Amino acid sequence: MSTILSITDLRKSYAGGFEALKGVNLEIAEGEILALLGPNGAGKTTLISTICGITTATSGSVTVGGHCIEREYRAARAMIGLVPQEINLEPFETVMNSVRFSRGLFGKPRNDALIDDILKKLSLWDKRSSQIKELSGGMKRRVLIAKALSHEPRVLFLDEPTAGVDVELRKDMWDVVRELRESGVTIILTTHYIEEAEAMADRVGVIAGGEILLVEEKSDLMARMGKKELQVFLIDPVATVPEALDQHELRLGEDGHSLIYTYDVKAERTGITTLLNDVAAAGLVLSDVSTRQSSLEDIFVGLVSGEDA
Ligand SMILES: Nc1ncnc2c1ncn2[C@@H]1O[C@H](COP(=O)(O)OP(=O)(O)OP(=O)(O)O)[C@@H](O)[C@H]1O
Repeated sequence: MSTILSITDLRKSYAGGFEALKGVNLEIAEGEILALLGPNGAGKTTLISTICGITTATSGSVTVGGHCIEREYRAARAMIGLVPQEINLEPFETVMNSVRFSRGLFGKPRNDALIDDILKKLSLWDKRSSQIKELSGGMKRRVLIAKALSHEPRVLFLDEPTAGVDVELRKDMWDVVRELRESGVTIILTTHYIEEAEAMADRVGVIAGGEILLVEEKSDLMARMGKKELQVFLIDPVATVPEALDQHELRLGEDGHSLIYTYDVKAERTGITTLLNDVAAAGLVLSDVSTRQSSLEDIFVGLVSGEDA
């Protein structure tokens, strides 16, 4: 797949010297959905604003479809649609006019068939003549997407598309985003919701303190998530893992009161039965057992706090 967005050593210092982006490098392939996860203040909005030309970079370069966002601003910007975090719609305008107007801002000729199509795709067709103020929050968010799509961008940025949206509407939004990708639009979304990244993204990027800490295929992350830990608590502590249990690759828990076994949930044989039999055969008496799944959340929290997941 070809690269549609290329970010090289992008830095942004705000007036006063605060460095919000500290040398971001990122390549985005045409047609993918990339979810950018990061805590508050990580630099997600700054990154999007810089790519979209709302904020100017201090240094570094960004190209969209091969167009430099500084030297070929118009061509680059025309390829981008931005769905902002905040709902900034004109309350007395109708849905249809609001979307048409957005297209006009990009100097594109009127195209009613295209606008009709966008409104239908976003389930706004029935509301096309309604004023914005008559819409629910979820519908307003869809109008923001319709506006962002009105000039036929190839790359769509969604800045926290489901912040404050209830679970059902969030799932509707996920469907909308997946359908947009089917239609060939590349999507970059920022989110605080890990399940949102799990549900939609092809790749997941983690940003914190103005730096990209990881960009990985979601399926690889899911494979990591597939790990589970079984902790076997012992009545009498042991100083080391008994030799008889060597084949199980166990770790010793705190104070020698437990043995920890990591296994792959998806594996046909987890090895738990043999392990427990061998533990008993080694003369160890159990007081309890517990299991714990490492999740994308663990990986995320570990990365952001600078520890291993
Ligand atoms: N105009 C500005 N002037 C000075 N500092 C700013 C400005 N805009 C953002 N910042 C700072 O830059 C950092 C990154 O902010 P940004 O809004 O990009 O984070 P974010 O990841 O989008 O956060 P959130 O998840 O809370 O939306 C923050 O520390 C913020 O205070």
